[in-house]
Amino acid sequence: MAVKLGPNQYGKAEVRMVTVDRSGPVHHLKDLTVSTALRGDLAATHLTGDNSVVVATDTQKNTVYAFAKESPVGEIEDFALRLGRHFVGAFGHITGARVLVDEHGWDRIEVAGKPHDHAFSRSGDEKRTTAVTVDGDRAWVVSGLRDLVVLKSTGSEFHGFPRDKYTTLAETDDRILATAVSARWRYRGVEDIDWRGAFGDVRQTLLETFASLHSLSLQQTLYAMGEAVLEKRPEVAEIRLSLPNKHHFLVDLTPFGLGNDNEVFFASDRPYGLIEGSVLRDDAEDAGLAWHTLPAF
Ligand SMILES: O=c1[nH]c(=O)c2[nH]c(=O)[nH]c2[nH]1
Repeated sequence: MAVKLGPNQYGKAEVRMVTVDRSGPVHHLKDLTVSTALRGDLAATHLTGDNSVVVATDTQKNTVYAFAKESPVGEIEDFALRLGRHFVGAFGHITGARVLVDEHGWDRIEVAGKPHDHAFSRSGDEKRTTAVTVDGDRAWVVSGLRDLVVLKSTGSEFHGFPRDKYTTLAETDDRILATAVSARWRYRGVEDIDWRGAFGDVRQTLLETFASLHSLSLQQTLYAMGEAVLEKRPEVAEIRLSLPNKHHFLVDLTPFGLGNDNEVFFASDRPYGLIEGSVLRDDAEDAGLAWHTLPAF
């Protein structure tokens, strides 16, 4: 039987790290989950157990913590680029790195109407994300967000779909539309980008488009959200969206002699429709390794 080693990578997944900037009386938190994965000439360890070029995943984890102490973490994209370039630059057999960073938000607690210096409350489930791929001296940045939960209580229709003997769904010209937005967008280049500004603007554009578009399908909403981001931010080459359709079914109140004019719903958690798609520029340049080492969402 002839077999061979295929593509592989290895690293430390989900390093949890919280940093506190204590340079003044007002503290600043960063709460990150960092995953590193290295690629290169790693046949020996797989085939014979020779670990002479295996940068231990424990070392990778330690590097994450040490880098956070050695200079300020800053924007997650910059931190991930620093880590990825370090691993590729420092070890001859390591030719590529993928660094994923999720940032968990904290809000300052307000006390008597004033934001507290060092007490915080979790902002919710939403995460800001980045995925940096380094290959030799090239790098790609794909940033995004996950679990941005949104709902509109009208301004959404769904009808005109084919009917066969298995179709029971009623057509509707007024329904709740709700989803948990996961989005990743790929930047053209990695130099001189205002990561924070771009993130805030993309997020706001996604929200505004979801709210303003009168939706005939979640697919139409997905495309409009992606298109609006590309119109707004020239440094974004492509955006991929994953939108679970969080169904809200009208409860039948007729057994109780009651009508239901889109007021009482059953919020179903599964199964859910899952609408996914990419919106990209006609002239989007080669995406290189930007996407293919990434988990789907
Ligand atoms: O916006 C929607 N798109 C669909 O493809 C679909 N399918 C479905 O059952 N409901 C919906 N809603």
